Amino acid sequence: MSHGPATPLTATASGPLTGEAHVPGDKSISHRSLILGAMAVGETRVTGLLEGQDVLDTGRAMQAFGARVTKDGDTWVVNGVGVGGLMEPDDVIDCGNSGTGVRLLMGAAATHGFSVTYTGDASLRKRPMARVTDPLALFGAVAHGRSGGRLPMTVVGAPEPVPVRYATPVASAQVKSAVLLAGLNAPGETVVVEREATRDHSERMLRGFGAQIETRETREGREITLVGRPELRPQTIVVPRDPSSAAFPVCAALIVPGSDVLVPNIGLNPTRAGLFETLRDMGADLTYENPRQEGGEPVADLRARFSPDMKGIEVPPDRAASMIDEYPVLSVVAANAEGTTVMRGVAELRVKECDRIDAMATGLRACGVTVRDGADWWEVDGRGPGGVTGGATVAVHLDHRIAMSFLCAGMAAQVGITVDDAGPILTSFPIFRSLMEELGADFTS
Ligand SMILES: O=C(O)C1=C[C@@H](OP(=O)(O)O)[C@@H](O)[C@H](O)C1
Ligand SMILES: C=C(OP(=O)(O)O)C(=O)O
Repeated sequence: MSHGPATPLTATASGPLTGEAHVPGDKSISHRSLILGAMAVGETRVTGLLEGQDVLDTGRAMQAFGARVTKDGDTWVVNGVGVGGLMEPDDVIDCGNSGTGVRLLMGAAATHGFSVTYTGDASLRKRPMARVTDPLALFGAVAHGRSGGRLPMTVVGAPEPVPVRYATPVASAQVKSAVLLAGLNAPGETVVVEREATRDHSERMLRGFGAQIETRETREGREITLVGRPELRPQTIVVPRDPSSAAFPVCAALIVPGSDVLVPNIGLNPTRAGLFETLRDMGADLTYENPRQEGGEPVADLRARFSPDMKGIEVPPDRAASMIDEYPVLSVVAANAEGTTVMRGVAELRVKECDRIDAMATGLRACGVTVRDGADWWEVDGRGPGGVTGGATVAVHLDHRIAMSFLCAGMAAQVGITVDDAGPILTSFPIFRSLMEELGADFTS
């Protein structure tokens, strides 16, 4: 769903950030809980679901496909229709701002013999969909979209789907997941091969729901094999807290003098934890306290303290997939470190909710930071602690992560930084403002 008029917000330097930051549930796992819950037979119960607009849009979509999605106290309840049981929606499916939502749904529905028309907000309508509709065509689905494979788009599902073997040309968990979800309703084995490992929440959750799915490392990369037409068993799911949201209080604490923030209960699945490793490589005072296993995932409490001695580094490109959503906020930390931070192998950043390299480079330059960029790389010259001048109003281009990154930048800048629209933050981190204010951040509308 599109949001209302733009709501500017300014962050100015405050005192230290202190206390505990309880960030919301993981966005990736929340989408998948609703989709797989809808494809199981019976009642799936989910606690800790992220109630951000992206996930709520996916919940509405699953209802349109015939599942029942309700709330019982703090628990979301999904009454699923079973693999192959999705029904033709009687209206356009509007996925709002969410690439994950639309791409996973396209996959799940593509092996059902009906047509679905998808759309989204002005950001989502610019994003490439051929990366998903190309492999879905191998199952027998046919897509008719706008030029360049953009939304609005109708996908005519395959009435008699065949299983597929597909090597993904881009490192994308959304593409991998779309193929696996399509493979659920194709008879036989669907195989996805990815050269670089991307987040593996779909694989873990499909296994949890009782699908036969195996992953093995091969010379070509990681090969995932799913046996189609399983009966998925409903699950009780506790969604862990989102490391991509944790990134904001963590990074803000590292750059605001005197800060000491605890971010409890964060999933440190290696396919998601790249930012935290990178910050530690830069010399951040970031520790993993109370490390433990929960629901088969490594979890820890993150403790971040003001780190005036951070140094710019070259981020290993093979880490990109494990921190793909965190580069915008990393660039803010980089601007507050000494020396240059180099980020390569990140062309994917140009096709997110906006061109994230361009949005961050433009905004950082307006705040006095030198940034160089090319098609798949960028580098930020650090100005040392408190060195960012600030004072600018930056455009967020309907991108929640750009908005939150510049608000974190404003907390440590010499003059406050204004984002032209804080509305998109509601897509992934609806309590961002109150959570940061409780830590001591100073925001003005
Ligand atoms: O599968 C997912 O849940 C996601 C995958 C990533 O996108 P790509 O698959 O396009 O890299 C990420 O950027 C997005 O926020 C969530
Ligand atoms: C890229 C993101 O999300 P999506 O692709 O689901 O829109 C994100 O949350 O940073």
